[in-house]
Amino acid sequence: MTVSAEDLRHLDRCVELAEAAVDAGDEPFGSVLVGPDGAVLMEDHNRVSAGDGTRHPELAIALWAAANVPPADRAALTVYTSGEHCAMCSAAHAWAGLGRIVFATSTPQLVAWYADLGLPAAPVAALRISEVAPGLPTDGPVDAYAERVRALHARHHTLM
Ligand SMILES: Nc1ccnc(=O)[nH]1
Repeated sequence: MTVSAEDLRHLDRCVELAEAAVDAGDEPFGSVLVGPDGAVLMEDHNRVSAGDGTRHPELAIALWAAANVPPADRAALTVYTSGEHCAMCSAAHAWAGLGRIVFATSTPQLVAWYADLGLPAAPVAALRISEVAPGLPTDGPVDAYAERVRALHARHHTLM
């Protein structure tokens, strides 16, 4: 698929949530779950600052959908996210049976930004969604978000 004006509106919200995460001392990731009619069903941002490194918004969304949406309805739901799902969240998304993912910035971009900032690599291999869940439709990255999201990572890591 291509990225529509409605997709961009949801990605804008994801980046707003990523900004709120940094303001709260968390890492700059925000995500939104959207129904087939365009309704926002759930949104969250990263919440790892208290010491639980699994508190990614994409995992929270997959768990919420698994608990609240009938299995047959999940593939029609889209997850928007400011940064491409990690391997943990790609797996949870796929096991939960959710549908399309649209990401503003990619895992290779994140890896390059961490290297530029002199940060250690993440403890989980930087796999693409397409490697973990090859059947999922995905779109992204959207170049217009790169500088804003890169700056959020820089801000988060200089505030820490
Ligand atoms: N895509 C993501 C990577 C890392 N942390 C997150 O919360 N989300």
